[in-house]
Amino acid sequence: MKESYVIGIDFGTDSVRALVVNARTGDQAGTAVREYSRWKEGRYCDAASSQFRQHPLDYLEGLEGAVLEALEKSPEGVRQNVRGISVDTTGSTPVAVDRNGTPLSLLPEFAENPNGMFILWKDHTANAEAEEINTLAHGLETDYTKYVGGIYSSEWFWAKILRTLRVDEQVRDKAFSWVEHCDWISAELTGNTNPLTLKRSRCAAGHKALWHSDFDGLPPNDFLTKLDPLLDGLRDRLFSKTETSDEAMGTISRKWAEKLGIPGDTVIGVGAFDAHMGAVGALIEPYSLCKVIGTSTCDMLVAPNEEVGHLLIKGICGQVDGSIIPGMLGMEAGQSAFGDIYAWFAKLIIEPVRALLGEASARELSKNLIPHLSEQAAKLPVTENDIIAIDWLNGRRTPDAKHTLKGAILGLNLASDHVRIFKALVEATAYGSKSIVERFRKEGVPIHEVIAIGGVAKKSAFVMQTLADVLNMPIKVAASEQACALGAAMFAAVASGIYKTLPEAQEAMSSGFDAVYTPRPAQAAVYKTLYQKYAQSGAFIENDFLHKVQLAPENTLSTSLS
Ligand SMILES: Nc1ncnc2c1ncn2[C@@H]1O[C@H](COP(=O)(O)OP(=O)(O)O)[C@@H](O)[C@H]1O
Ligand SMILES: O=C(CO)[C@@H](O)[C@@H](O)COP(=O)(O)O
Repeated sequence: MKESYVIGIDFGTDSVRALVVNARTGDQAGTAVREYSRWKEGRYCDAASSQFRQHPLDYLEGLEGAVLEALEKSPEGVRQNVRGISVDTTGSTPVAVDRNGTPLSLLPEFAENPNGMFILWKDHTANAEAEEINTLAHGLETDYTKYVGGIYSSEWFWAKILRTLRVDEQVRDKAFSWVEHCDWISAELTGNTNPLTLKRSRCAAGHKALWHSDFDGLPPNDFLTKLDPLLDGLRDRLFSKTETSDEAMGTISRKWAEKLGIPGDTVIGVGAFDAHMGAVGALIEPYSLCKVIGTSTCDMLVAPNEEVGHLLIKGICGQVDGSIIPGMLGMEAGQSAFGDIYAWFAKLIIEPVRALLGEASARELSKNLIPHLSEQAAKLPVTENDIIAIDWLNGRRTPDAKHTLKGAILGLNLASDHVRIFKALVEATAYGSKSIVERFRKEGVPIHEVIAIGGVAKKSAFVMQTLADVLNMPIKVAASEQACALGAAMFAAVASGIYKTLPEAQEAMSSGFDAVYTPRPAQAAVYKTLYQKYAQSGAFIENDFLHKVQLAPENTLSTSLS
């Protein structure tokens, strides 16, 4: 029997991965990764002002390179039998496009303009605009933020659009519409990028653009113009319908079929975000929390609409019908920094070495540093007087998004060495995860088990054991190194008609789990107390330190804490 193949393409923050999979068995035929070259050089970004932009050419070159290499590595006969491709990307990562759906930075006059590029999920330049959206929405009879946890974030669609239209007149004049990365890449592969007719992802629209069937789509023009007259009329140039990712976006264009050397009838699926497709690749089930643990975390949950659809879950990143598994309510939460906090601490140690001992020593150190710190930290006892750290080094995504918050390390003395501080930072990331679990439970959504995917889940037994102890729940780690791309491949198999439903594709193509971390009762008991200290310290940082101390004029300091 002739085998059929599908390709899952996962656009992460730093690189794009392509995975060619046998649709019957789920076996990997070939895989390849391409980094984004302009992004790697730090172009169009300014960390100090939280500006993170990506050039569409990074995506197009990465897509072509990764898919061609993955196909080259696949056995003979695979290329001719590719039936479907689906794509996942980061988000909200929108771009301003012209009437043809061309990102402005692909036009010569905008080629070097960061405002005509994709505004990456972690770009926080629109904090003020997010605040304005919240203030307006909360004062209205219909609160348009009610399905996204009640708080709109600067990481999302409308805040980014508003900010860009305000600061860049040239982009304002030329931008006909706006498109999410996952929609644009999928549309580009079909050759129809017309912003008025390309299919839009339910996942992206529901979690980040305030789309909901109760609102008849996006928030009304009246709301948008109240926010800023600059938004007047844009709703009509966006979309009112959305599609789940088991649907087809279209058929591959001749240009891309020839470029990639695959059949001209290859079906392109509707795209979605990386974490959502990753959860599918990791076999998410109702009430299992799937944590995608890497630079940041995305925490995904599904449940039957009839059981939780009536709830409005406060402080999360949205509840959207069909955003993960079609027909179920998909819920998203997350932490704005997780592995990034370990990377930050490692950098503190490595940079002076680079300056004093040179590049070679720094490189050697950076290869071994996090594993070394983890090995040493694992030997330390867990006690009730341990250092407490707060994980908001990149602000807080969930519960209750607030990207202006800062991290902290509390309770240092002269014995607080690098290993103890590293342990406290790992514990802080685990406490941040626990606060998400607690929020879901408090809002009436039970969590029965935890599934982990992503770089940290695969690389660090120390982090995963700490997380299991802090959550006091077992954690299963998915076997696939590329759960997001595998999830995309599963969607491609359904969109192209190989399977009728997503669960059928999941059953056939899953690669299962390869590790389970079980909580250790003694450590879990101490972490219960330490978590209370984390919660109290967090409240102090948020309410007292940041508002009354850091932002207070010097002469009011003595009275402001009273
Ligand atoms: N041995 C390790 N233990 C814990 N964290 C690690 C280790 N090695 C790398 N990391 C962290 O993993 C993160 C990257 O995760 P990964 O999933 O590969 O990337 P991304 O989130 O960009 O998809 C970095 O923030 C890094 O600090
Ligand atoms: O926020 C989302 C999805 O909603 C992610 O795309 C974003 O966290 C990107 O994470 P990674 O870089 O893939 O770890």
